[in-house]
Amino acid sequence: MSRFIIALDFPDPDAARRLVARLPAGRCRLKVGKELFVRGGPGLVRELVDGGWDVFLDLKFHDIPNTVAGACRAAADLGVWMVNVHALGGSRMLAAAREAIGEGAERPLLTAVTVLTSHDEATLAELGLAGPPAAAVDRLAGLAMAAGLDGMVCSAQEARRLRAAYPRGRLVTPGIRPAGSSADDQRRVMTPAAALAAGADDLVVGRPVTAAADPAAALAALEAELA
Ligand SMILES: O=C(O)c1cc(=O)[nH]c(=O)n1[C@@H]1O[C@H](COP(=O)(O)O)[C@@H](O)[C@H]1O
Repeated sequence: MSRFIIALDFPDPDAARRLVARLPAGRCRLKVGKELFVRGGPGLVRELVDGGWDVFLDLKFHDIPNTVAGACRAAADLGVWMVNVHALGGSRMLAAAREAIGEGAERPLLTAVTVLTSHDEATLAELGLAGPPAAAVDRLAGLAMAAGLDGMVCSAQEARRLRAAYPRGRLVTPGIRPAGSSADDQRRVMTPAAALAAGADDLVVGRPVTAAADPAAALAALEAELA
């Protein structure tokens, strides 16, 4: 299966459907995030799952343990391939999420966002998280893995260290950019080849594919960077 997860960050479900129709099945997975979920709802997620797509439901749950557990159960009922929470919710919330996902063979993978790729040291300091992002990432990854989660959402810049510390943790890395392209609002970015070399499992790509005139060609160009 492909390493690429295409982020469907669209304000309009029909625009997302049009993009999906132009993507080659089997060469990528799909990510439904907050914007599209609030617009398109669980019906759209079910539609994509029923269409045979592996869907990463990226709602980054972060609330009290009971509420997050209920949300994770609801995500599992949708048949998604992966769902995520914020590790900043803490160890009790992470354990509740993991328990809610269950043990079935068809259960979704559960990953935890460590430190968003849009943060840098200055914006973390504003939150009272002093020090380099890597230190916060390590702490939060430790909580996620101790709670039995499948892996982490992290910047590819942190993948090498996390791969060494957690050989079996799945590393999902957004902030992937083709060589020489714009970082947009991301701060901690990497090319697909560098991310894989660092140990990433899944490469989340949004605008470089979704905003391209020819999304399938943009995906093919990313694949070619890995060849
Ligand atoms: O959980 C995520 O997917 C995520 C975590 C993170 O730290 N940074 C991050 O960019 N993302 C998501 O990854 C996607 C990146 O999109 P592009 O910047 O357009 O490639 C967006 O849908 C973000 O919501």
